[in-house]
Amino acid sequence: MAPRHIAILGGGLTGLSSAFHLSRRFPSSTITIIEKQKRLGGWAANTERVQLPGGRGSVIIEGGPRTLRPSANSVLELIHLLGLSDSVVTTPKSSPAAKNRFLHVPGTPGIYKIPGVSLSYLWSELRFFITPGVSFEFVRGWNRPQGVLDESMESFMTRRGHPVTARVLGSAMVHGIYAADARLLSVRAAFPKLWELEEKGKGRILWGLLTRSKQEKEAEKQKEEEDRKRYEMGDVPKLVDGAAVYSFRDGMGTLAEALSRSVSKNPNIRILSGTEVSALQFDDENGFEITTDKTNPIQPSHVVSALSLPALNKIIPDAHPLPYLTTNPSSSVTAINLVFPTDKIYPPGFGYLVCRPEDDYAADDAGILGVTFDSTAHDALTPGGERVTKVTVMMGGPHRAPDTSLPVVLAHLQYHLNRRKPLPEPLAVRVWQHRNCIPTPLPGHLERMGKLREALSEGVWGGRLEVIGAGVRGVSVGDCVESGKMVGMEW
Ligand SMILES: C=Cc1c2[nH]c(c1C)Cc1[nH]c(c(CCC(=O)O)c1C)Cc1[nH]c(c(C)c1CCC(=O)O)Cc1[nH]c(c(C)c1C=C)C2
Repeated sequence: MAPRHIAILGGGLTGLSSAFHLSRRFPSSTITIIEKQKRLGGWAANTERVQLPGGRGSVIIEGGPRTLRPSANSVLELIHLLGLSDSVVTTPKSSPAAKNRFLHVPGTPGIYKIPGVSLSYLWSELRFFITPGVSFEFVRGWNRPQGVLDESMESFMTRRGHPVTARVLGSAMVHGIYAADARLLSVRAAFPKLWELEEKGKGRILWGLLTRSKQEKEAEKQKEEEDRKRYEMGDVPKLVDGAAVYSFRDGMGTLAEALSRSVSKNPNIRILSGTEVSALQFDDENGFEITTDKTNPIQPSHVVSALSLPALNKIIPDAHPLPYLTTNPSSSVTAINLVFPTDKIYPPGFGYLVCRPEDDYAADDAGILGVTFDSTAHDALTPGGERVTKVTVMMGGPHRAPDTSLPVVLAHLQYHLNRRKPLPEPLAVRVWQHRNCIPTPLPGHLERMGKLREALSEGVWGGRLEVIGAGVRGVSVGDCVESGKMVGMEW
């Protein structure tokens, strides 16, 4: 039987995706979205058009996620169902924005191109950091200690390869995705393919990757094709064929805005934005009762929590605790968009990542984790045809007190980009503070989430509360949309 009334706690991308898909699956159910902020969409809606001085017109800037991966079927499905195909802009795999990724090693001026998966690393400027890792990975056999079910990314890369490769490459990769410390992040939760490849290659990841048999590749392809059948994607996959990543002409906010518009128009969905949940109670007689700061108590039959796990922990009753809601830390990121009145500030490429300093995040690198070269993929032209350059400086994460003052950030950019002359005065600066925006799954996360699921399916909760979102599964836009699609499958 369809649920009578579903309450969705949190109106970010995960909550919106849940409302969209649940309303399709249960067209007769009432759905209420409760969101603390006035605006829906969370940080996936952080796109802005900024006006440039001197009659130069305006450019789009992004404060949150900026690109999507073609492999995320759940997002392609939304693009199809929301009619967004015409706004899609792709970055081809062959373009510099996809191929050229750089690394800055604190203490050394400049940035170095990260070689692709080929022997080209042998003559790369980064070979001193990469070669030990690759060589040891090849010669070491099975060395996973017995009984180890998970470990940190740093420990995994050190065990398989070499500490220097782990510190330089592993830490940078983790900065670029989780804005976190690779010594804390669970390898199985964050990079499950690495863990699996080690098992397939009987110890050797690269061996496992290189020696995949024709049957294995064929089986993988078949599984992907089978999986695709779960999604209504129309011709959207063709649009993104051959793309490394894609976005929308008016930025990533397009997706969250279209989703908010769609759910707002649905007469069965009630949106309570600017409303904070203070308690989620449960008793056998009346079922759920949600207390908010603005409305009368709400009594849904089913609840989806798309809140962060610590936020959920604050509202559930002491009498019915749920395990592991406060185990994982999360990272805060400051994103600074800068628009410069000139081109050729950086080489063509995606941008660069900064690895962990040797002295453990104490180095005076201002707390920069990486910088994206936002104009590479799509030239930033003002309406007057003048070329401007957009960059985004990502700061914070394990750097506890990043120095976000403009002169300090510009001085560091100048050093990273190895420029003799200072950078020109930016035409526009926009600073976004994202507090606790990306959870860091600690080793053992998958087992703990299994136990949380068990607890939710038993006792008073009895499967009527589902907990989803970045704190439970993956942190990408695709993962958030997918978790909304899959919620309430047992209802
Ligand atoms: C705004 C800061 C964010 C940082 N990480 C994420 C955000 C939103 C989340 C994230 N970033 C990437 C992934 C991987 C999967 C994916 O959906 O692409 C996730 C979940 C990779 C990535 N990191 C950066 C970009 C532009 C991308 C997109 C994909 C690509 O082109 O490879 C840049 C970047 N993000 C962060 C930092 C510190 C950083 C540095 C350059 C933190």
